[in-house]
Amino acid sequence: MPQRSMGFPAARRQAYIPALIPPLIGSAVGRAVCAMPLPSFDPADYPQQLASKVARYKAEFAAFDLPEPEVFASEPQAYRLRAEFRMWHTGDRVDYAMFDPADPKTAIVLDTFAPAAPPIAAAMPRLRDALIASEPLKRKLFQVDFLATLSGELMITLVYHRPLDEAWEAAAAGLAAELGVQLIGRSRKQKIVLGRDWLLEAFELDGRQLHYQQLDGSFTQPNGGVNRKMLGWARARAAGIGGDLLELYCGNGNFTVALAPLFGRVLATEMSKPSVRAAEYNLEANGVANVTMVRMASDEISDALAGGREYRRMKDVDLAAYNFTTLFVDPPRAGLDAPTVELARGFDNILYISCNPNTLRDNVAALQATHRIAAAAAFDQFPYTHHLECGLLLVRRAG
Ligand SMILES: C[S@@+](CC[C@H](N)C(=O)[O-])C[C@H]1O[C@@H](n2cnc3c(N)ncnc32)[C@H](O)[C@@H]1O
Repeated sequence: MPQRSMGFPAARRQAYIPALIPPLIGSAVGRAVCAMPLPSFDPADYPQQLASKVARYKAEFAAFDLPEPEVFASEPQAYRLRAEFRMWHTGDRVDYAMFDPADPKTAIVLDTFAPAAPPIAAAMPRLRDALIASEPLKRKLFQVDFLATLSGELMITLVYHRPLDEAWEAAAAGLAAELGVQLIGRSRKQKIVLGRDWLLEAFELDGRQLHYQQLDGSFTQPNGGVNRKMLGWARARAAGIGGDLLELYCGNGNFTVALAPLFGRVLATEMSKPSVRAAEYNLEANGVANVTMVRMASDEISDALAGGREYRRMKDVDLAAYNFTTLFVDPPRAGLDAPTVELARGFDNILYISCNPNTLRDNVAALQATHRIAAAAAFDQFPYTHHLECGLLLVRRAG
């Protein structure tokens, strides 16, 4: 028998976070998250949980003279723009379910999910009821993924263990219209999009209204409120530096669009083709004209800048014409590879956003002889987990 939950019942609430986090992060991003549970999900405990994460961050970086970090808290509830659930079938019912790694055979059935952003929370019961009422929609439905925006848009992906047919498509079109969402059906070698497979995010930042295309299956920041705070912090640290910016791992241009007006010219690079296309869309949508985008892996751009082999993708880029003062990096959990650390060593300013304090520490250690930490921040993207996003400004040591 599955257990039923209205969100996070006290007795078992610790279990849900580790059960949920890896699929939430892993599928779209390709990075795992430390899955150790913190003591409790209760919003009343949130300030204390965040304080202990920040204390750990400070202790782990004490050897590098970490300045007092600026701390950016999350909303304690309704902060998640992404959520993924396994679907649990009992008789005619189908329900959202999660699994406790300590008891992986017992489904924990959810009616609501407290961390979910408002568009997801509002759609969850309506979608479940619609699924229960529709044989073509619920048959062999395995998983449901939600992607939302601060602007209120919602994309729902239904993942099946069977081929999708015309009956499914007709029912899905009705469901998309009823819920007012973008709907995607996925099965082995099949992807059917009803509407768009992207959302349009929009929010205000330092007096600008920013717009971002966010693609199904590509990286997007999971905590929209904290993302805005990261963008604001990065802008504040970059203000006044001047010169040109090199950005690696730029994704859909999340930071690029925010930072570009602070620099003369920007060279932005990213490995994923769809993300590069989204970034190009986003630069245009935001009227940003001083950025050149190149699809390149970090070790390739590091090699090109070190005078290595010729890259066809760089044929229209005159590297020598740039006056780079600043490197901005937001790498995956693995942090910076060796060629990229070597590249970073040549920059006066390195703005580093990290989702993994361990690899950040290794990279800071490797740069220790040439760079000191001038500013630090802690961004709580993932409340109620041990995970902490960190921001550092590293500047070249005098002499
Ligand atoms: C943590 S995400 C950051 C994306 C973006 N800065 C944002 O805020 O949305 C890391 C990005 O690095 C890209 N990536 C991963 N490995 C890479 C590599 N070796 N070279 C270049 N980009 C890479 C991923 O595709 C992803 O878009």
